[in-house]
Amino acid sequence: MLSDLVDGALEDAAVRRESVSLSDVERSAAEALPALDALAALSPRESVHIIAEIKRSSPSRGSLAEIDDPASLALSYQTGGASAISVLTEQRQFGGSLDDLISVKSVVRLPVLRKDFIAEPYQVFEARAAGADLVLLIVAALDQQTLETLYNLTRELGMTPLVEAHSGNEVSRALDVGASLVGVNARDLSTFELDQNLFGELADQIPSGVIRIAESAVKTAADVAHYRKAGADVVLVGEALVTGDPIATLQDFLDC
Ligand SMILES: O=P(O)(O)OC[C@@H](O)[C@@H](O)c1c[nH]c2ccccc12
Repeated sequence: MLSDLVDGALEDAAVRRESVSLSDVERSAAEALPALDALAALSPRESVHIIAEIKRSSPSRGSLAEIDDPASLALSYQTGGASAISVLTEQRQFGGSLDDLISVKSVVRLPVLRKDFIAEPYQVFEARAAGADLVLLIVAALDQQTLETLYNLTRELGMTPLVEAHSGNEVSRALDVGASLVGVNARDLSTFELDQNLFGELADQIPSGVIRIAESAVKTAADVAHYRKAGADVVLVGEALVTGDPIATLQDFLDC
C-alpha cells in the first residue's frame, strides 16, 4: 500500500532527524552547489529523453540487482545517453539511500532525481543537501495542500518537482500546483498493477509546454516507441536498465 510506503519513509526520516536536525539540514541545503536546470535538460526534442533509474529492488518485483557501485552505474547511464538519473533513496522496499544519491551526484554532470516517498519538508531539504536537482512528488500520497507546500519548497530551493499522477484527477491536481514536469506512472502504487495504456489516455490532458513523462513498464524499444507515439517527451526506465546491459539498452531505446 502507498500509505505504508509513505509511513515507512517518514519513520526513517524521523530517525535521521535525531542526528541531523531540521535546522542542520536546512543549512546544508543552503550551502549545497546550486541545482542543475532539469527542465532545460529534458526539454522536448526530436528524440525521446530517458531518465535512467538506479533501483536495487521493489515491492512489486522483489530483488532486481545488487548495484554495489551506484556511481559507476550512473556513469554508464551518462555514457549511454541518458538525460537525467533517478536514484531510489527509499531504504525498506527499494534498498536505496541518500548516500547512493550523494555518490551518483559526485560523478555525473546530469540532473539527478531523488525518488522517494516525500511527504514533509525535511525530506525536501535533505534532497537538496544531498545534491538532488529534482524531487519526486506523488500526488496520490499527498493532500492538495501538502502537495502545494512541498512543490513550492522544492522550487524555492532551486530544484524541479517531478509530479507523478495515476489518474485524470491526479493530473489535474498536478497542473493546479503549476507542475512543469508531469509523470504518469503505469504502475498503481497501491495495487502494483501495470497499465501501459494509461499514459496515452491521460496525455491529452497535459498541455503543451508541460513536459510529459511516461514512467514504468518500459522493457523494450517497442515500449519506448509506444509511449513516444502516445506523446511522451521523456520515459523513465528502471528495471530494464539495472537488469540488462545499461549502455546497449539505452542506445537501443534512444534509437526510437
Ligand atoms: O522499473 P520500471 O518498471 O522501469 O519503473 C521505473 C519507475 O517508473 C518506477 O520505479 C517508479 C515510478 N514511480 C515510482 C514511485 C516510487 C517508487 C518507484 C517508482
